[in-house]
Amino acid sequence: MRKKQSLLISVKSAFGGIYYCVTHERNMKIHIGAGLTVGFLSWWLALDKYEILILLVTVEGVLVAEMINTVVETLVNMISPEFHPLAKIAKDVAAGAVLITAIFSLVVGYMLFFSKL
Ligand SMILES: Nc1ncnc2c1ncn2[C@@H]1O[C@H](COP(=O)(O)OP(=O)(O)OP(=O)(O)O)[C@@H](O)[C@H]1O
Repeated sequence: MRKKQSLLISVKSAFGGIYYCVTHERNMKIHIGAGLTVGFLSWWLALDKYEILILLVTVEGVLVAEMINTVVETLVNMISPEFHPLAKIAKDVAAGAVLITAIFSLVVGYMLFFSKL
């Protein structure tokens, strides 16, 4: 069994995982771009603390869903590089999870920003 790594190495590996997603996943770049735009709009429209809190949780949900989607895609590609109906279900469900968070984030954005623009 491998020796347990130090906390510092674990945190470094975790940042490496985030860096991988940001540099390799097109959708992650889109989500981050949308998150930065939302951050700018929040500052520009002077949203209150609770509105910003809702936006932070929403953006975080989309980013985490995208990262879990990347985990599923990577594992499926490793385990089942050839077409398999179960591999398709795994990838489609993971992509569906991201889609749900993206749709809800649009609703949240609409509710918070529309009346102020
Ligand atoms: N091994 C496989 N077996 C069956 N279907 C697959 C397999 N790999 C991919 N697919 C199908 O192709 C679709 C796209 O898969 P792909 O791995 O290209 O994801 P992707 O386009 O990179 O996704 P994303 O845009 O989220 O990064 C999947 O949603 C799934 O329906």
